Amino acid sequence: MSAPEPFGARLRHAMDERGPLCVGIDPHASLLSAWDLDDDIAGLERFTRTVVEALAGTVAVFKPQSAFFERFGSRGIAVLEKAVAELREAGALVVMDAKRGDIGSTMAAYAETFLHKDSPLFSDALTVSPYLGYGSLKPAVELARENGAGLFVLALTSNPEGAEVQHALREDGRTVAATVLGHLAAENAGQEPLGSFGAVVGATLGDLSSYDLGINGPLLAPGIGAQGATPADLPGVFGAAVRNVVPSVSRGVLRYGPDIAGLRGAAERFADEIRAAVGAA
Ligand SMILES: O=c1ccn([C@@H]2O[C@H](COP(=O)(O)O)[C@@H](O)[C@H]2O)c(=O)[nH]1
Repeated sequence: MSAPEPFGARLRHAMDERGPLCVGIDPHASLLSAWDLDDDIAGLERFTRTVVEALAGTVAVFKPQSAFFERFGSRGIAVLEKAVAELREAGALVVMDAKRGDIGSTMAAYAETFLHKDSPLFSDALTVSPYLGYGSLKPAVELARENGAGLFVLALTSNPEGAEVQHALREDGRTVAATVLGHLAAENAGQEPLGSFGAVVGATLGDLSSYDLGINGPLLAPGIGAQGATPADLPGVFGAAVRNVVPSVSRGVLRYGPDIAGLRGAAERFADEIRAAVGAA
């Protein structure tokens, strides 16, 4: 059997075809209410189905936020599984935002859940936390490679609280975040057209020129929309790495539902603004 096409190559192709926008699927209780839906499993199901119907055929990447599905227990997970399958069938890539991280032996089980092709929750990529030590992610790196999947490792998160950990200086004078980025650059060395091991780097962070974002892998950039960043900020934050950025918007798009045309219009506006900003960079 031939090896699956690596996530990085599939992502580059999807970005070329559909543009780099990632739409987050975050069924907040407040959004369910704004969509006139109950905060229950039927509301969750309807919300998710509407997003899939509106956007699965045109947006390159979706990032379901697992927490909003997990809070409904096994029935919420079933809604998530169905959405992942439908999004992938429609040709979109799915980055599961579950931010898993644990000691290696437990990390292996998380990896089996999201990165093994036979798992019902198999996703094209998974967000993971390196804060139990980058080496603890090894089982996920290995299983992702075997299954043509990828990882997005939390490096410089969009929230202001992240700095106390991520900007901390190690004994060698490097920051913790720079060390994470260095590990990712090593994973992606020599991979063409793009490595499969990306970093999460918030679009909210301003000038990051003191960091080497040239990891030859994708940079998932949350923070656009509700957290205050805009597509026009991207070149200033990411510099030369901007062409590898996957800008992610959740509430900034979702607040235009449940109207299908409203959701499509919002996604198109963000996609146009991103194209203008990145194309001009
Ligand atoms: O650094 C990070 C990492 C992940 N997130 C997640 O992205 C979305 C952001 O939602 P918005 O509605 O577009 O603000 C959410 O799922 C976060 O958990 C992040 O914001 N920052």
